[in-house]
Amino acid sequence: MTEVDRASAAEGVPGAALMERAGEAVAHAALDYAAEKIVVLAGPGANGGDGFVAARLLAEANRAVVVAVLGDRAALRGDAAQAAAGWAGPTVRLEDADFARVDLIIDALFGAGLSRPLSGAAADAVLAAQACGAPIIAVDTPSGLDGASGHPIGDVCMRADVTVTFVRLKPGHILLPGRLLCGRIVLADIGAPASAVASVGARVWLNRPAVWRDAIPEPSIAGHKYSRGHVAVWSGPELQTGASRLSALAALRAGAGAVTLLGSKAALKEHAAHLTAIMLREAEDGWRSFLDQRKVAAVVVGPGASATPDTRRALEEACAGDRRVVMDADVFSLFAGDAEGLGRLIGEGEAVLTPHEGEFKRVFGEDADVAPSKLERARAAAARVGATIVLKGPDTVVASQDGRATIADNAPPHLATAGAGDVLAGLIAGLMAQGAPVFEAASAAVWLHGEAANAIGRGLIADDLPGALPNVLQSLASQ
Ligand SMILES: NC(=O)C1=CN([C@@H]2O[C@H](COP(=O)(O)OP(=O)(O)OC[C@H]3O[C@@H](n4cnc5c(N)ncnc54)[C@H](O)[C@@H]3O)[C@@H](O)[C@H]2O)[C@@H](O)CC1
Ligand SMILES: [K+]
Repeated sequence: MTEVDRASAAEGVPGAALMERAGEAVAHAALDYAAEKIVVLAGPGANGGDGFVAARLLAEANRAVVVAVLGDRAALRGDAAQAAAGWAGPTVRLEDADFARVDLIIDALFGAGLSRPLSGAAADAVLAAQACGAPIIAVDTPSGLDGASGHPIGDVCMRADVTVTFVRLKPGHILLPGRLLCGRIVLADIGAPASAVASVGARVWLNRPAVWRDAIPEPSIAGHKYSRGHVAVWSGPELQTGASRLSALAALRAGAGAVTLLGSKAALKEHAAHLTAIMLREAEDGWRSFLDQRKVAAVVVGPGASATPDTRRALEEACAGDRRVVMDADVFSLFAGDAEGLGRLIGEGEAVLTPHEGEFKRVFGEDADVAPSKLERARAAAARVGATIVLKGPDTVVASQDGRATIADNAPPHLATAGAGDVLAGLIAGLMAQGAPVFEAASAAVWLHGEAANAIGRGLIADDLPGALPNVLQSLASQ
C-alpha cells in the first residue's frame, strides 16, 4: 500500500486526496448507525489522519464527536497533520477518553504502520472501548492486527464490528483470526488509479472465479471422454476404500472424461458395490504400466492409502511419468520430516500437495509454524518442494512455487468433516486432467468445494459433495 500511495502521487493523486476519501468511507459506514455520540480514537500516523477526516465529516452531519488522540497532536506529520488541522471539534488525550454513554467508536489508532505490540494508553483504550459495549468501526484494520499475517501482533487487539479498508483487501482481512477480528469488511475505492495499483504487481488474490476461470478449459463439442482427461486414483486397502472412492467420484464430477480406481481385488469388490461410472482395475504389479498405457493425465495418491511401502511405490510410479500428481493424507506420513525427499521425488514434475495444518507440520517441521503467516508458510513450502501447496482450513491458502497465492473465504464451518479433504483432492485432479494449469486448478477446486458445501448447508457429509457439484458448476458457467 505504501507503493500504491507513492505511485498514486506520481500519477497526480496525492496522499491527502486518498486520505480524504478514506475518511469519507469511514464516515459513511458510521452513518449507518443511529449514533449520536461518537468517539474517534486517533493514532500518531495516517490511520489517525483518516480518523480526523471522519470526525470532521461526522460533525458536519450533526453527530457529537470527540477525538481522543494518542500522544501529542502537534507531533502529527504530513497528511495526518493536515487532516488534524481540519478538525476544530473537541479533542482529548487518549488516556482521558470517556466511553460512558458512547454510541459508536471509530478505531483509527493503527493500520498498516503497526510495528509493535499495543501498550500503555493505546492498549488501555482498546480494552476500555471493547468493554463499553458500543459498536466499533475499525479504520483499515482493527488496531493490534497485523494486516499481512492476520495475527494480532501482541496480546491486545481490537475486535471490530465493521472494518473499512481501502483500495484492496489485505491478507490479514481474510486469514484467521484476522477475519473474525474485522467483523463485516467494507472495501472502499478511494481513488487510487488502477495503473498505480497494478504497478505493484500483487501476486496474492482472494480466491474468486475471476482469478482462475479463464484457465479452466471448456469441454469441446468435438471432444471425447479421453480428450477430457483420464484420472487414476490409488485405492486404499480392503475396508479402507471410502476415501479413495470419494476422490474418484469428485474427479469425475469435476469433468474428467474417465476415472479409474486401482487397487487390490478385495478393495475393488468394495468399490464395485458402490460405483458404476468409475472404472476399476486390479493393480497387480504396481500401476506404472496402466498409467503409461492408458495415458493417465492426473493421479491421486494418499486418501485412505495407509503409509505403507505399497503406497510409496505407487507414489514413485506416479511421479515417474509425465502426469500431474495430487498428494494427500498418508503421503504426508510417508514423508514426515522429509520435505527434501518429497521435493526430490517431485523433481521437475507437476504436483499438488493438500495438507491440513497437522500434516503440513509433519512434513515441513514444527518450526514451519513460527513463519510470519499461513500465507508465507505455504509459499515457502511450495518453493521448497517445487509444487503447489493447498494448506487447508477455513482460510485455505493455495500457493504456487512461483509465488502466486489465493486465500479462500467461502468454506462454511460444516465443511470440516471426515472425507471432505478426499473430495478436494479428487476435484483438483479432475480439473488438472482436463488441462487446467496446476495453480488455477487447485484454486478453482478449493472454491468449488466451498460452494458445494454452501449449497448443501448444515448436515453435510462428504458423500454429498460430489453430487452437489453439478449445480455449482452450472451456475459458474452461467455467471
Ligand atoms: N494508500 C495509502 O497508503 C493510504 C493509507 N491510509 C492510511 O494510512 C495508514 C497507514 O499509515 P501509517 O503508515 O502512517 O501507519 P499507522 O497510522 O498505522 O501507524 C504508524 C505510526 O504508529 C506508530 N506505531 C506503530 N506501532 C505502534 C504501537 N504499538 N504503539 C505506539 N505507536 C505505534 C509508528 O511509529 C507510526 O508513528 C493505513 O492503515 C490507512 O489507514 C489512508 O490515509 C489512505 C491512503
Ligand atoms: K485501526
